[in-house]
Amino acid sequence: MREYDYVVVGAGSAGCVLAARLSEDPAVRVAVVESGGRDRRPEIRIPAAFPKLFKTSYDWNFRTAEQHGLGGRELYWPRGHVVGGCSSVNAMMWVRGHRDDYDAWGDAAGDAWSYDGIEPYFRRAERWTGGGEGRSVYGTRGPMVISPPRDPNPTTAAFLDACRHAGMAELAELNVPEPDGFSLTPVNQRAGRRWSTADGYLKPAARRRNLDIRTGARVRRLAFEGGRVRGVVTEAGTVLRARREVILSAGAVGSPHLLMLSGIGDPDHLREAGVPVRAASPDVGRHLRDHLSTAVTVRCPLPVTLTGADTLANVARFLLAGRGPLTSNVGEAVAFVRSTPDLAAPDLELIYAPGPFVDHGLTPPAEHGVTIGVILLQPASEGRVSLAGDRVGVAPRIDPGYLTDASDLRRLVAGVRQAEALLADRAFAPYTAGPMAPYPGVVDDEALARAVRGSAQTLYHPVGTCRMGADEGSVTDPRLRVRGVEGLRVVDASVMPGITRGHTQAPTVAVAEKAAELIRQDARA
Ligand SMILES: Cc1cc2nc3c(=O)[nH]c(=O)nc-3n(C[C@H](O)[C@H](O)[C@H](O)COP(=O)(O)OP(=O)(O)OC[C@H]3O[C@@H](n4cnc5c(N)ncnc54)[C@H](O)[C@@H]3O)c2cc1C
Repeated sequence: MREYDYVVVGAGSAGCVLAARLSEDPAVRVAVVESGGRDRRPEIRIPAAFPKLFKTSYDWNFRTAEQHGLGGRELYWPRGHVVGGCSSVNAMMWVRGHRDDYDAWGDAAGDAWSYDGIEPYFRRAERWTGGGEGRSVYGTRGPMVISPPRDPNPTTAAFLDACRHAGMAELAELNVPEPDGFSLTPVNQRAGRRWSTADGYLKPAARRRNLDIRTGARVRRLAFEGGRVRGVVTEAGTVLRARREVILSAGAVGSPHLLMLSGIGDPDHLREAGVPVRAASPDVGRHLRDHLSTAVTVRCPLPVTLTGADTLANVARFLLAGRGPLTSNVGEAVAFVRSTPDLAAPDLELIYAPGPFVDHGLTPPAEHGVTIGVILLQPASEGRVSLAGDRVGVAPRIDPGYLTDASDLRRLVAGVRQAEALLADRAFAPYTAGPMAPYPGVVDDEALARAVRGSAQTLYHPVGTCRMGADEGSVTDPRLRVRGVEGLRVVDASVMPGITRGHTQAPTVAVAEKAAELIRQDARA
């Protein structure tokens, strides 16, 4: 048995932050336990190569339950299974979201989680390397290097021009408090290479003698003494004891899974799955929200897109200078728009990809093409993560409930119309030809709705399954302590009480920065 002050489960986006911040105090012993291995593969560093990590040992390779709103399809759901977690496999878009998202968190969990409460933690995490308005928006001395894209594709300028012609506001900086308009995407990259939370936080801390980084170790369950969590047990049977706390940072799937396997969840559901109940917390696994995305993809008659960009010359350019198309994170520019003009804030995002991004990029495209992904930022539909067995080796049932609320499909269709209008703009004239499957081209609303149901995919942003709140029904309290037991917190994307109008990596890092401070305060009290 090994003994620490804190045991952090999962070295993902949040876990790397916590391991590094908590071990800053040399008097505190910290272990971080990660099921995946080290982040060695070169595709992790090469931004445009991230889809090559899908369905490898670096991916949990989940599938959803049949989605009735999507014609009964089961969706592929990648999650990072490696040091850095999803931050080692994601698309590197650093997009904080909108003030209203965090003010809603403030309503759920107290003012400290409102926009003004959390904004300093973004800055603490960030090291902006660009110029311009970014200097006033971002932090400049944090661990997470954030940059403008190095070498945007020529067709990306056409997207920006088309947005301009449509009368959208041009944002000098995307991460202003109320983003409403279009911009290039800020990315977590350093000199053109991915910069994960493992790079920014964990590796600089790895030499500390009070930090134990254990990879290839999957946690099976929590260990208890009475009502207090005392540690974790790995699949190999190793017990890691925590004198102060265990912190679950296993992500929006892994954290509720481990809570339920340890007897914390909906009592009826736990009994059905054969797990003895320790603490009744019916919301564990519930309120799952994700961003659903539908792709509007058209052929490009000019050979200028990312198709076939992995030539030897481009690999050399990337390796020698950190330049060229392989530095592309694929989602090079975005526009925040509204499905109906009366809305107070944008509810849709249009992501521009200078390539045919179809089927998660798993099959390399044979032709040149460009994509506008239409993302539903504020889904009304919600779903659930639940047990499919009583062992950690059995993946949980993931049912995101996509498009179970009719308003969601209507709004996605409205977004596709806006994407079609942009692609029809004169700026795109040299770069666009006919539609590429599964996008059917301009068809009536009914046929378009069918196409969306038949092809929409996750944008990989699940949250909410261990939601924090001031109400007794929430899974964690506003200090992220799990209700019903002692000595346990959850700190990752699962605690978000609502999904952001942005992407989920930056908010997860900010949550973890804030949590590290809460944990230190509580240790002193
Ligand atoms: C393909 C993809 C693209 C994305 N693109 C973007 C993007 O461009 N911008 C953006 O903002 N967000 C993006 N996201 C989402 C974003 O990366 C995640 O929201 C964020 O990283 C979640 O952080 P987390 O700490 O909650 O979980 P994770 O980063 O998933 O970390 C959880 C960690 O826990 C480990 N773990 C799980 N269970 C166990 C266990 N039982 N024992 C031990 N370890 C365990 C996992 O292996 C993992 O390392 C993307 C995600 C994916 C998958």
